[in-house]
Amino acid sequence: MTTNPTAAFEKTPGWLDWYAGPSRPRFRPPEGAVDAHCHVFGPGEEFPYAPERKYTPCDASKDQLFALRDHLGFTRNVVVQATCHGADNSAMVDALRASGGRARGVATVRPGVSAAELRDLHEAGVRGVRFNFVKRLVDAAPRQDLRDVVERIRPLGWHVVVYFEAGDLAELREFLLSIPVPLVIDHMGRPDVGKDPDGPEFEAFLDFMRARDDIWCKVSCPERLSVSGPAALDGERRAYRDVVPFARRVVEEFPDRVLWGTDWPHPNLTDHMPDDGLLVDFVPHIAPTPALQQALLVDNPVRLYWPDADLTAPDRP
Ligand SMILES: O=C(O)c1cc(C(=O)O)oc(=O)c1
Repeated sequence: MTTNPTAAFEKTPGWLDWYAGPSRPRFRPPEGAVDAHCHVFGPGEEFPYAPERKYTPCDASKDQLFALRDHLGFTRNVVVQATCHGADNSAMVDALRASGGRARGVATVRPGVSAAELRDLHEAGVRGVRFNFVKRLVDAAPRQDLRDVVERIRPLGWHVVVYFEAGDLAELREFLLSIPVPLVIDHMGRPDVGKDPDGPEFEAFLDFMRARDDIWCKVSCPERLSVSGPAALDGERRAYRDVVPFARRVVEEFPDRVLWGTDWPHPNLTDHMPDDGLLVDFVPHIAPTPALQQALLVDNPVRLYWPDADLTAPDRP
């Protein structure tokens, strides 16, 4: 019997494909800008999705990611391992290796990962691991397993990217603060933007950020967080207004610890799929001055992901 590998991966019902033909942003990112949160999916035929995955995406290849990077006026990417690939980092690593030094990565690894495996990942451009606490995406990992991973990555100078929802912060806070390497929080810790940006829930998040000076925050994913929109579609250049006060609070209080990314190809959106060009036009609303934009899009991600690179040399990307 012959098998058709493409048919083996049928998208999760309701899954929206990434937006084809995005507009060109009106906001021009500063020279050397980094899209610090994006993914590659497969292609499934070449890089099969993990058996333990909670969703099956559409394919989104490295070449399509690099084309988007160029179209949006960005220079570099940080490719974050998506849960649909489990701890098989090959699609992400393949993207890093093909990027000519213009992409760094964040991996998912299992406890017991060997020093040799970690060295290979480092050599490919990986600089962190991701711990995911979002229950719809992964089964919970024992804390001891996560501590084991931290001890193994620590000598490499890596950080831990964490994805959790606002309601889980109180329970996670102590554990996260005990992790002895820098932390990077995905998507602002997923605040409920129907609540007050000056209210106790978001204050608890800001207070968590204040607890250490090596906790970073991605002010990303307004399309996921927004309740009232309007969506980044149909030329809307003032999209997701309800998310703006939350992101601005973070950018203004922690200007040297914030990162921004498209989150392309936007896993698990079922409501609408944003036009990535219009999503870039969200940036000046949350980082209104050129100095804040330079920090958010260039200086901060370069400090975290390319700390030793001489990015001014003409032969370097
Ligand atoms: O909210 C999500 O569904 C989501 C999923 C993933 C992933 O599956 O890795 O990554 C993200 O950054 C966001």
